[in-house]
Amino acid sequence: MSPLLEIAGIGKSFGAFRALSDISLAVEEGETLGLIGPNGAGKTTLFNVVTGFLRPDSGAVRFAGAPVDRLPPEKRAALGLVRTFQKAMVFPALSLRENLAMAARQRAGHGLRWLGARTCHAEADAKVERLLAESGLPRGGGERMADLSYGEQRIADLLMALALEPRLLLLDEPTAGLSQAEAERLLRIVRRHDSRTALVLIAHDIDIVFGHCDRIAVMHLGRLLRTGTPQAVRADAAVRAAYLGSLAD
Ligand SMILES: Nc1ncnc2c1ncn2[C@@H]1O[C@H](COP(=O)(O)OP(=O)(O)OP(=O)(O)O)[C@@H](O)[C@H]1O
Repeated sequence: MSPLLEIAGIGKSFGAFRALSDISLAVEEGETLGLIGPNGAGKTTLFNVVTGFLRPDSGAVRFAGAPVDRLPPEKRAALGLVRTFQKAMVFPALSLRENLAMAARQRAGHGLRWLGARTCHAEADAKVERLLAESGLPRGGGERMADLSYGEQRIADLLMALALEPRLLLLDEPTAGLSQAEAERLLRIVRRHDSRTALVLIAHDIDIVFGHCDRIAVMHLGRLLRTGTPQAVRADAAVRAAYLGSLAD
């Protein structure tokens, strides 16, 4: 069976600056892949290419066995290729529950239109209840988005993305600014929600990445330096020189 996501030979320049060079990478259903590397290595740029926010100069992206290069971000999201929900689509004055309901109904509209609006809404609302229960957030999602604490806000971002039923979820530093316990709780929510969802995680927190990822891809200066198991990557001399250094000890 082909991988869920296949990235082949991606290149991207900004003017004379080469941000991505010949990146090829595959992600399997259900796996958690960590994407690490120094600041400016090209991690977010790669996310932008995969999700359709940036057009690459070369290379191709396939998702679930089909090319997605010509699809805009919203069409890729409708297929299940989802990144952390865009802030612009969140309504701060509404509650988390209301925001989630809108995202879930939008998703149900894509997938279940033939069932009619009432059935779509009932399914979407049931999904919201399940997400809120899994999140363990206090006050049941009734609080305004704008009033959530920083840690709750990060969980809310994640729930908004999960409401879109991703087959592959791309998370760009979802644990930044969280304590170790909060970060682990956040990752557990994804796995509890659906163990088949593939996850690509950009994080600078080495403990989180090495503790939770099945494989790790290391980027450096716009190139993919290594991809392998946490043990193999940790032991790799080139990775240690470029990024990990004494952090990995
Ligand atoms: N729109 C853009 N125009 C010009 N240069 C850009 C643009 N987007 C990114 N870059 C440059 O491309 C390089 C890679 O940036 P990117 O944000 O992908 O790195 P990163 O690995 O995600 O870094 P960080 O860990 O700091 O988030 C950086 O040098 C950045 O300044």
